[in-house]
Amino acid sequence: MNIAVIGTGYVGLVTGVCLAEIGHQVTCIDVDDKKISSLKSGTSPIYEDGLEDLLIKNIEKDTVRFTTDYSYGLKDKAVIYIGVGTPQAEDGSADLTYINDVCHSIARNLQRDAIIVTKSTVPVGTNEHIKNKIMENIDYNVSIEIVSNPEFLRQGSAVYDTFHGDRIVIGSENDYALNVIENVNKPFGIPIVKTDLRSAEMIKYAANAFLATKISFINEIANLCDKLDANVENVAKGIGMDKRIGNSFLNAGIGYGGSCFPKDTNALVSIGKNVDYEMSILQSVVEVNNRQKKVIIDKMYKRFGSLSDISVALLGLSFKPNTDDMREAPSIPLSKVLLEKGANIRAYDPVAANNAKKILPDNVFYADNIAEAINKADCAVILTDWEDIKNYPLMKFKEQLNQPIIFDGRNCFDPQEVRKAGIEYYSIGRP
Ligand SMILES: NC(=O)c1ccc[n+]([C@@H]2O[C@H](COP(=O)([O-])OP(=O)(O)OC[C@H]3O[C@@H](n4cnc5c(N)ncnc54)[C@H](O)[C@@H]3O)[C@@H](O)[C@H]2O)c1
Ligand SMILES: O=c1ccn([C@@H]2O[C@H](COP(=O)(O)OP(=O)(O)O[C@H]3O[C@H](CO)[C@@H](O)[C@H](O)[C@H]3O)[C@@H](O)[C@H]2O)c(=O)[nH]1
Repeated sequence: MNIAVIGTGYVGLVTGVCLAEIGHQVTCIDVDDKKISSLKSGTSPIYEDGLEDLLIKNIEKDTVRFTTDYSYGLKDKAVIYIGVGTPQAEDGSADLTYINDVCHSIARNLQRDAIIVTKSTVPVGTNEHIKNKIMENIDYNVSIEIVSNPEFLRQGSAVYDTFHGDRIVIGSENDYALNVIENVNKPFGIPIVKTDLRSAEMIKYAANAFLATKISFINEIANLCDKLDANVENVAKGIGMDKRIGNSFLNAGIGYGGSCFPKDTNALVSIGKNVDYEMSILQSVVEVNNRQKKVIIDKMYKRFGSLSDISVALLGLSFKPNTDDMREAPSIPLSKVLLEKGANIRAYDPVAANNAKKILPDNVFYADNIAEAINKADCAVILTDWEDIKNYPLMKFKEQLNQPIIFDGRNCFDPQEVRKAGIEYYSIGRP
């Protein structure tokens, strides 16, 4: 099928390349010139395992193309995916500016009947708004149908998730459109849930809100474990074996970050407010997560008394491992507080350092490797559970740190082993 994908970020690019891989003819459209020229030359602007290989393979087969030109991109396309960003507005709601821009561009350039498929995460009712917005700006006689197809991929394993997801959700009020999009997705071999438009939109927010709730819940239990000398890992194992609870998303730490959970939880609270409904649980989830980012600082204060002139090796800057994405990464507020309190920062990240340089304060020193970061630092603070950080030999931490102290915001090590290696160790919710 001839498909256009609008937006070549984490979602749009992965969607476009994977749809090409399963046999569709895809043209990806973006307004960012730089991204499009990089993509045309087979270079992925984002770090995602396996993505660049699939990109090059499909460019060579001419099954995926890239353009900034909407009229070329939409030409002869029966299906048009929207994957542009829906960031958080100042009041916490989802900002639909990019979606509205896309509606205008589609209306100006659409030349045939088409099915519009929204991958972007959008508040309930937005797909109806998209349809109206396109139709009210369109000049000639074409008809469109709308399908909501929320995306559930995780950054860092986006390609894997696209081929091995638990379900594909498609919602529409039009059976013909639902069937077309079901067929487009069939080659992925993933169970397809067909539903109505508004429920599909709600499924996305409810899924992210539920996962964020699990994280904030286990973080509260971890904080309590800290006060009562219980071990949150043992607790998570004990409760997770109950199939009704499940053992995933129960890793305690310094809280969730990223491009989705923070903004989507706030957006759902805002969606509730708009219809006079207070999302009490979710408000607490957000509050607990904001508080959780300070837990490591509290532990550092308790240990050092003052952070003035302390040299801190900050290990891991991205919001999670296997991505270069810095959006809502806990390293952002943490580095600000550390510098405000007079500490020096020696930062290391295997992939996200270049992106971090654009966001973190100027006076952060960036090390090329872990050894350089911890060399002569007064403590190491682990913020992202990258494999190379988890596998760094404890003896080297002991030898290379000025003072052998680790504050572990991701519970990467076994406390007993670390202490056996002669290192003072503070983690989250574990004695
Ligand atoms: N990142 C994720 O893991 C993820 C997962 C599931 C769902 N989502 C949702 O998917 C959507 C996209 O997220 P993302 O992380 O891929 O965003 P992103 O910021 O990485 O990418 C958005 C892209 O859209 C482009 N764009 C903006 N305006 C445009 C326009 N008018 N025409 C064409 N292109 C335009 C931008 O240049 C950018 O390349 C959001 O709604 C997000 O909530 C994201
Ligand atoms: O037990 C856990 C699991 C995750 N996290 C943190 O939670 C955040 C999000 O992690 P993850 O869900 O793995 O990454 P994302 O790429 O943000 O993916 C989420 O957000 C996407 C965007 O909506 C959805 O598509 C995915 O299904 C959903 O998992 C990260 O900061 C993790 O460190 C924890 O603290 N503890």
